[in-house]
Amino acid sequence: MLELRDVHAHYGSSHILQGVSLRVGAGEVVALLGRNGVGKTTTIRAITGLISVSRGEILFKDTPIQDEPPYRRARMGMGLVPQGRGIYPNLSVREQLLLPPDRNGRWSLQEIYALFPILRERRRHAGDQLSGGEQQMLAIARALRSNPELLLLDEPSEGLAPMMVKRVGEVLQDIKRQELSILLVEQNLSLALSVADRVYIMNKGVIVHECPAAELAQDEETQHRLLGV
Ligand SMILES: Nc1ncnc2c1ncn2[C@@H]1O[C@H](COP(=O)(O)OP(=O)(O)OP(=O)(O)O)[C@@H](O)[C@H]1O
Repeated sequence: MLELRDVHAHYGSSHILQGVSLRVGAGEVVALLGRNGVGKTTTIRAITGLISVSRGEILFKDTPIQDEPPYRRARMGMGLVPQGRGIYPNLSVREQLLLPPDRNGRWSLQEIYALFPILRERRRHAGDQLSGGEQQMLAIARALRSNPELLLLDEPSEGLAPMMVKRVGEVLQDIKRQELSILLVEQNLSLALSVADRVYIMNKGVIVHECPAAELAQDEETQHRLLGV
């Protein structure tokens, strides 16, 4: 579904991604882990086209996309749940769910409300009237509305109370059952390990470790050395 081959990216003169290679298979859930500032968000930005790639290749469904603008990548079937959620404060929940272009209609409003009953209840509330957890549900629901084949999530648990982190985990499990491919950037290791099939760990702009999620769950030495857990 997605493959990065030796991807490099810069912010000005700072060489942030220094040769990232990773794969997400069809229907696979992959977590991208690593300490603060190692380049996880920059990797997501490179995949979605929000930062340009200075070297290397990004393939989406076997097509090189590194020169495509972000909107075209979205139309090809990439959905993004951005860090910080990106909720519009003044639009209602329903309005925000109607914004994305319909790609073949798999995730109708009815389907979305069935998966997120709280959004049906809150459908007339403005974005800034929602709790952090409700905003996160809306960010995930909005990304699903464009019927992505690959869903990219950048720290969906950030700033949420433990109850809501658990709920995000349940929602990701539900989405996983729909056979979507998912790339999940997460600081919360137990959330990541509860949904991911496979994990990559980044350090200083490169991937330094790759293994099945179940293996990392048992490997306290690697957790400590590369994630500081
Ligand atoms: N707009 C920017 N301009 C310059 N440097 C940036 C910019 N955004 C991020 N950086 C730097 O790039 C590096 C990687 O940042 P990135 O946000 O990708 O890390 P991260 O692994 O996602 O960490 P976090 O979880 O803290 O967001 C950091 O050193 C950061 O300071």
